[in-house]
Amino acid sequence: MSLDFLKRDNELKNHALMENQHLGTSAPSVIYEKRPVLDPAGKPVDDLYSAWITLNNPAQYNSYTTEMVKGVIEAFQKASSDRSIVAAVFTAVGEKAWCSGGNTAEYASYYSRRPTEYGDYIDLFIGMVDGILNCKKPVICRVNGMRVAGGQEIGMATDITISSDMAVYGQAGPKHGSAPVGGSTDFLPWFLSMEDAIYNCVSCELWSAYKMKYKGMISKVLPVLKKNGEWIPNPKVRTDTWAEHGQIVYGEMVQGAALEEAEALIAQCKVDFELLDKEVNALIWRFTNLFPNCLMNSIDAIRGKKKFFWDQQKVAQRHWLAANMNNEAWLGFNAFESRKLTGKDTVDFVKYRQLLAKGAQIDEHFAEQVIAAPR
Ligand SMILES: CC(C)(COP(=O)(O)OP(=O)(O)OC[C@H]1O[C@@H](n2cnc3c(N)ncnc32)[C@H](O)[C@@H]1OP(=O)(O)O)[C@@H](O)C(=O)NCCC(=O)NCCSC(=O)C1=CCCCC1=O
Repeated sequence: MSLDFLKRDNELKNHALMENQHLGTSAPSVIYEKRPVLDPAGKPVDDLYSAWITLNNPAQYNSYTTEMVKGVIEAFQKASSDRSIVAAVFTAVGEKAWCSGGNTAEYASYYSRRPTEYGDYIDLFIGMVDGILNCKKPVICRVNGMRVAGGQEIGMATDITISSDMAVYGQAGPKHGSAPVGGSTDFLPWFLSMEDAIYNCVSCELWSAYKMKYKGMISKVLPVLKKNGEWIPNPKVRTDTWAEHGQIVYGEMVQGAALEEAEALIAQCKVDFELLDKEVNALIWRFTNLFPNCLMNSIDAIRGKKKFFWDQQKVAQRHWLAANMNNEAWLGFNAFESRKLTGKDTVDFVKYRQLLAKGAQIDEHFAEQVIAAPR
């Protein structure tokens, strides 16, 4: 039986919400590019692309400004709704940082003591994490440098991480005035053991990519340093042996004279992301050769476990984060941002606790006592 009598509309619809409203090319911005899928011989495949979403604020370690948060939301919606995109690659400009979280300059000078404004900002931040978790393309985190604080939160919202071996991972909030409740407290216990999740979350220690690989948080670690044409594993990290004196040393940072030697060696090397990009392209090619709907349903089914705790917590935490802008965030981010004037990048924690122990009122006088004065 012919179905010719059923009306069909065959004009393709555009499901993108925005047309490059929050995207750009000059820093600070989020860059959006479509790059052809490459076959294993490196030949571009017709009509199929990956979406490269690049945080572009290298001078501030690719921290995201308010406008950049909007850019990430726009970029992931665009990648999600573009039928020619196979996968999204979330990366950043430069070789130092992938992302160091929220922009502390904005936090200190604008959002502190404006909790309602920060609440509106966190609504956008939540939109950014949800945008990554809801993208209907696999999201690869191509980590070109440190992934810290809110950077770690949005990084863990992605599906698979491929990392430079110069990258380090961790949190900064408890030191500078925030709690990593923009995803890390929800995601870390899935990636690490509960013990490691808590330790990594609150210690503000930065762990090497090699350590995070063996802990199971990331998929691949590739060297990026090249000396005289030879690849050199990050010399700041122990990769020569697994254990010494009964302790695991693999993935730990070298110290003292060994650190000085490592820094001297790094100064003689060039940074080259060739191996990192080969791995990213190989992963995109693997995705290309899978059924797209089976692939996305599999990924979404696993994402659901990450979303479970994130969705339960995000609204309540939005209100706490907003209120905290009148409190520890006000003190901590201002201490960090004035460090060049004062010589100290954190509050005086002992004094802070002593004042709390006396039941002191949090006011300007309190702040004067815990934030170092300009030298
Ligand atoms: C550990 C650091 C990320 C890196 O330390 P180091 O390697 O010693 O480099 P620095 O000299 O400190 O930094 C180089 C320059 O980059 C600027 N920078 C770094 N991070 C930021 C940032 N997040 N915002 C703005 N600018 C940044 C730094 O000022 C230097 O500039 P200069 O002009 O002096 O060359 C260390 O930098 C660090 O700890 N940074 C702060 C990290 C942080 O606190 N991030 C925010 C945490 S809170 C957050 O992200 C949240 C997200 C949403 C939910 C709630 C929330 O709290």
